[in-house]
Amino acid sequence: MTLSVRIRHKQGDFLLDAAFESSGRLTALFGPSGSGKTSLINMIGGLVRPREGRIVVDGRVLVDADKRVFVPKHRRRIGYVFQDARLFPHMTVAQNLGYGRFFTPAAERYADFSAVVDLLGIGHLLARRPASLSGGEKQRVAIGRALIASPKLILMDEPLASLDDARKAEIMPYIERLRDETKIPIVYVSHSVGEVARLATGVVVLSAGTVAASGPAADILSRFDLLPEDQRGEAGAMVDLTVAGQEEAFGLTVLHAAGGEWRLPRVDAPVGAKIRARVRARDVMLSLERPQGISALNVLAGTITGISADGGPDALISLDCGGDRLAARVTRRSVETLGLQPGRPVFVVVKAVTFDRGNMGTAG
Ligand SMILES: Nc1ncnc2c1ncn2[C@@H]1O[C@H](COP(=O)(O)OP(=O)(O)OP(=O)(O)O)[C@@H](O)[C@H]1O
Repeated sequence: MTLSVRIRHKQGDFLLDAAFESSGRLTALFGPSGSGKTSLINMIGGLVRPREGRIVVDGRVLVDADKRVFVPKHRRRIGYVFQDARLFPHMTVAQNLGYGRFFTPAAERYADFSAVVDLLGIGHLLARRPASLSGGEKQRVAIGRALIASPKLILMDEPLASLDDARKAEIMPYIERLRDETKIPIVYVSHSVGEVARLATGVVVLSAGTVAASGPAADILSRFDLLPEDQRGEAGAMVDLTVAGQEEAFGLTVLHAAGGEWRLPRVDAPVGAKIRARVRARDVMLSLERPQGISALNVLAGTITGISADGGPDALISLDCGGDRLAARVTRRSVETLGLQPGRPVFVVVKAVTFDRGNMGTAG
């Protein structure tokens, strides 16, 4: 999918002046409150008509203000999922799902009801009404309703924001399946680094109505300067790993990555499965020599590719470990005493126990 957006639109005192291209399967619009994420998604969805600009999805022009093109929202074939599920309370889950299909012309319906129900694991809920569903179940039904309408694009506006961590963890695998198993591109609004790291293939960072950066998720999330101050502890990298085997006796899984072998808390996946693990920079240590007699299970040889600091006591060290990009957060004092600098070979140490389920997903 290619999504191309160029918008200039004033609403009140706020100017949205944003341009980006994305070819990822799940593009995250990421930024602090008030940066313009919802405004942008509403323009892609056709809820707001931008004064100037152009929006093109897979070669299909949805908006071209110069040429006075503005495809009305019901013709865009876009599925919406909001923070609150917005299900119809008087309808059963099956009826809510069926409603999604109602507005799609018969010839354009490609979504198969039972395939969608299976994908989201909601078969046992079909006869229930929304009031009896948990927040996580409601959101899965809302995603199903959007999907059954056979959309060409799905817009998700903070779909997990109203759920607690346990419910978020329950839904994320379904969003991953949506991303990996259907061919429908997704634009996903979030201000959570954890969510974006787990789900996004591409990220557009919005700041006060403009695009501060856009690119592959791995590039964006390893940059300190792009993350909000209260989430800098979440800065890190994503490593693509392949399951190589289980160490049953220790509850560990052995995985292969470009830069070497990893051992992580048990991942329930067969040999050969692709896993994307988020490695937070604060969980990574550096050593000039290969550490001996150390409890951490993951030690990789790498080279420093960059160092950035934001004036605080820490520095963020970018690393290349045989093709895997990682990041380590260390004190500026350590940078000085160890003589860390770009080009310097180091050993990169990651404790297995710093990984939890929320940090591991399927490779996007
Ligand atoms: N109809 C409107 N008229 C005037 N100002 C508006 C209108 N809609 C949005 N705004 C302003 O535009 C700015 C961006 O709002 P928007 O909802 O797009 O941000 P956001 O990044 O989605 O924020 P949040 O994460 O809090 O939802 C805000 O300052 C908001 O007050």
